[in-house]
Amino acid sequence: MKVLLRVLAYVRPSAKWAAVAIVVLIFATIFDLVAPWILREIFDEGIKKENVSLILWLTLLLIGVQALKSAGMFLQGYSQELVGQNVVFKLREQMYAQLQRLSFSYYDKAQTGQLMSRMTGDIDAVKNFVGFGAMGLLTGLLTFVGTMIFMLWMNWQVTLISTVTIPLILLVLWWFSNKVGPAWSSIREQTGRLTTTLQENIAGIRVVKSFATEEVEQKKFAERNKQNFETNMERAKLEAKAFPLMGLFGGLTFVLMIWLGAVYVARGEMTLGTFMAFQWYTWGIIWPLNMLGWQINIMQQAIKAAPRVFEVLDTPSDIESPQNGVTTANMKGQVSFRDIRFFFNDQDQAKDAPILSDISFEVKQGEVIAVLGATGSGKSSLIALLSRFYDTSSGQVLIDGIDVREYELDGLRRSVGIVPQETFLFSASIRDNIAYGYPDATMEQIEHAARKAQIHDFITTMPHGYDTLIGERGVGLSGGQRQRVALARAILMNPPILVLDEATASVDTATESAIHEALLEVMKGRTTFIIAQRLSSIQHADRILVLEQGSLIEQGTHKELSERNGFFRQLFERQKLASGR
Ligand SMILES: Nc1ncnc2c1ncn2[C@@H]1O[C@H](COP(=O)(O)OP(=O)(O)OP(=O)(O)O)[C@@H](O)[C@H]1O
Repeated sequence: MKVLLRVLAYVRPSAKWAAVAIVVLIFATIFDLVAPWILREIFDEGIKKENVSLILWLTLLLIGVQALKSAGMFLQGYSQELVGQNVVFKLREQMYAQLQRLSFSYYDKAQTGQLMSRMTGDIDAVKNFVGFGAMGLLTGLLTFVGTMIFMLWMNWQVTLISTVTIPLILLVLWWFSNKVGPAWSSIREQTGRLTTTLQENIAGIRVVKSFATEEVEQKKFAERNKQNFETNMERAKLEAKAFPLMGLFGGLTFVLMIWLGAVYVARGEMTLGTFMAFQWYTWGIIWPLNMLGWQINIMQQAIKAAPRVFEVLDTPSDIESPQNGVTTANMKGQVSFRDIRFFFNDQDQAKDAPILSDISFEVKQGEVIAVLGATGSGKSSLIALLSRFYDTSSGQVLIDGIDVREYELDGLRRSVGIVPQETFLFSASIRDNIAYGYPDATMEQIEHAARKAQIHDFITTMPHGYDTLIGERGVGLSGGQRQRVALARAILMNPPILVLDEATASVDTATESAIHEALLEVMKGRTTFIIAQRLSSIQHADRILVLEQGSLIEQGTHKELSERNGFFRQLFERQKLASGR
């Protein structure tokens, strides 16, 4: 119930339209109640007293009532859809904003397919209730109560006896509501899993094809599809049991009314007009109850779908911009890591080993620092702390002597230009991809950045130059080309701090040395971190930090470290041997 109240709070901004729908609905219900009464008058006053002109007038009145009702239905349909769509709009807007706000820790665990299904199917289920479902419930309730009042007023004995089956209908409804709720809960969850399977399959289709695991994937999908099918069939069985039973009891009400009414008419205790009106009114009792089955269905679906949406909306973001955060306009790029200890959110700090422990070092403005270490030693995690992708568990990261948690978050992230290991490009033109972080950049600035990243010449050979559209995730470009577009993207931002995560990993040796030349120029005056496993990537570093299992085991210049018999020296020897030099 709490969930529904929260959903209804989203109606508040379109309260005017909701009020229009309700007012029209009340009038439409009144017209529905008046129509059988007119029929009674046609019989009792018109036909019985052979008053032809009254018959004509009452018939015209019936037409008028119907016409007004139809006009009202148009207005009601429009306003209730508008209310529903406004709720969808608001929920989608809030959920999208929340997805932008949530931190890396959330996305480390979240399943894309589940999020997509919440954003689409679950929000639609909520809309169906707000628009159609809730209004239907209200119409049904008003029609039922109004009809009962009219019938009781006309002949309470016939009304009470012919509606004895109503408690049975309500019993079936109660049973149905209890059973269909859990079914909808499973269906919504399974739809999310189905979307996840689909999304992962499409995103990983190249892996699937290269391992020829199409059949395995097909089976995995078929299993989930079958689960979904079976739960839907369980739900359909519930409907198949409940709805005909309700139809039967509803039909009994009608039959009882005909029988009793006919007896009362035969005995002269009921007029023929009232009898005819009762036939019409009985539907005003049966249909709201029958429709209640569907409306409960819609409501249960919304009750199970809405918490899936609210769960995302209520997830606190563990990384927020501070109020009145320090601006980064004059950031120089002097960096300090002090006594850093770091665990990921899903780790148990009491049992698990920290990802980073006891790390302290200072970096002067403009210094080029290489972070070296075996795979999994914590290089990327260390650098992620700089942009507050994660916050330290203890210790401090400072830029220009100020804790990164005190900076305004957007500014901080724009001040750290990152060229990641795996570049994500959007399906847009190359120009837009380069200008992603700085959409107002001039063509000149974009070209300048592309030249520095050694990608300009290649771009000019493409059919539409900078306007060439690239596919999803950069399909159409090679790994090295994608990386250079990412490099241009970072250069364009002109950040005081630059992070190159194996930035030359997927380029050939000739391009690598060309990029290194370019990088020398780019790195001038900027504090640069180069995350590397290869020694060739770090030849221009002023200082090298060596990480092992999350600890800083060595640091010094290339020369200093070569002279020590540590990890660096071993790596140096090994790579020298491997390159045959
Ligand atoms: N979200 C996470 N939750 C828990 N542990 C994680 C998470 N992400 C990474 N790790 C672990 O943290 C450790 C450090 O990972 P990190 O990516 O920083 O290493 P790296 O040195 O950059 O490796 P590589 O050179 O292979 O990129 C690894 O052991 C990894 O398994």
